[in-house]
Amino acid sequence: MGVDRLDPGSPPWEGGGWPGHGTLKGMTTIAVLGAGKIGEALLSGLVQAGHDPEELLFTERSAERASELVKRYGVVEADVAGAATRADVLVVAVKPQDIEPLLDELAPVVDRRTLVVSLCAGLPTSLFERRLAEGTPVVRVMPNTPMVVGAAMSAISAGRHATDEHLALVERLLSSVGRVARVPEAQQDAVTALSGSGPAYFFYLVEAMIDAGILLGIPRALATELIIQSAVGAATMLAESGEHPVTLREAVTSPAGTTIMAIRELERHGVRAAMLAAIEAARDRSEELGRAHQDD
Ligand SMILES: NC(=O)C1=CN([C@@H]2O[C@H](COP(=O)(O)OP(=O)(O)OC[C@H]3O[C@@H](n4cnc5c(N)ncnc54)[C@H](O)[C@@H]3O)[C@@H](O)[C@H]2O)C=CC1
Ligand SMILES: O=C(O)[C@@H]1CCC=N1
Repeated sequence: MGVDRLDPGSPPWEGGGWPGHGTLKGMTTIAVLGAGKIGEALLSGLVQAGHDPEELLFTERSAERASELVKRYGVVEADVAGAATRADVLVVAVKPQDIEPLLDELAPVVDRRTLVVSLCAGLPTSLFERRLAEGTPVVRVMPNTPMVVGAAMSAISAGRHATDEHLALVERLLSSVGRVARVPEAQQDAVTALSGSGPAYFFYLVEAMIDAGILLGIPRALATELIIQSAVGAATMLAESGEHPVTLREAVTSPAGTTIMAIRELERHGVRAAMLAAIEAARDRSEELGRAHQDD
């Protein structure tokens, strides 16, 4: 099974690869297969990081969405065969439930010279290895949507045929749109529940806190400003102070003050237990999404 590349030269993980953060321009061609929310986040993050949009391909089932993306970022629409022919890296970004027809399309056109990167929750690298040409390198990634502002948290794991060079390439690519951690694939379902879904928990919390402002009679616009800036400030302190969250929370919590009254209510309503149960449920769902493709 072969793929005729337009440029049959060495793939970017051989002979030096990418020079690193912020210097992506012109280095390699990436194709995002399925340009929905996370696919767009990656494309837009890479464009903002300086990647040449003409070296960013995508496939998309919805024609309307495809023309929007071309207009917005100057990236290039392709079909699966065209993407596999031109790109060094194929990034799979369809819903796990939509993976089967895409694998059918990819199987005849992908070979071991193309690095396949899956962003799909739950799907193990073994699924891609089983369905694509023998020896195809696969890297599983769990990113998150703050990629659009260059603040993603991505966790990456190598499949059976992915080398350290493949991992390094993916790491450099994703470092241009946020932070990257290498994790054993066995931890990916838990990571998905923590940082993949994580931004949603913070948005949910912010939404609830704005509602509390409304309850207390604060106009919505002001409540929104107060809470978003508090979230940004707290996140910056967490990221920059090096302090444990408990220490930072204790510094806000005065004896017999206002904060401890709120904390007592959070404990009474089981918010910590709810968070543990919620993240466990997300982990279980990620495992379940993977199991659905175990025996095909
Ligand atoms: N949204 C998020 O925060 C995150 C999503 N993910 C993963 O990313 C993947 C995509 O998720 P979203 O972007 O949220 O979903 P989405 O539904 O927004 O995007 C998927 C896109 O793929 C397109 N599509 C489906 N089948 C296709 C095919 N065969 N060829 C071309 N295009 C096709 C759809 O039209 C859609 O635009 C999922 O596997 C999800 O688990 C991972 C981390 C975070
Ligand atoms: O909800 C989901 O399934 C995807 C995976 C991680 C974040 N969103």
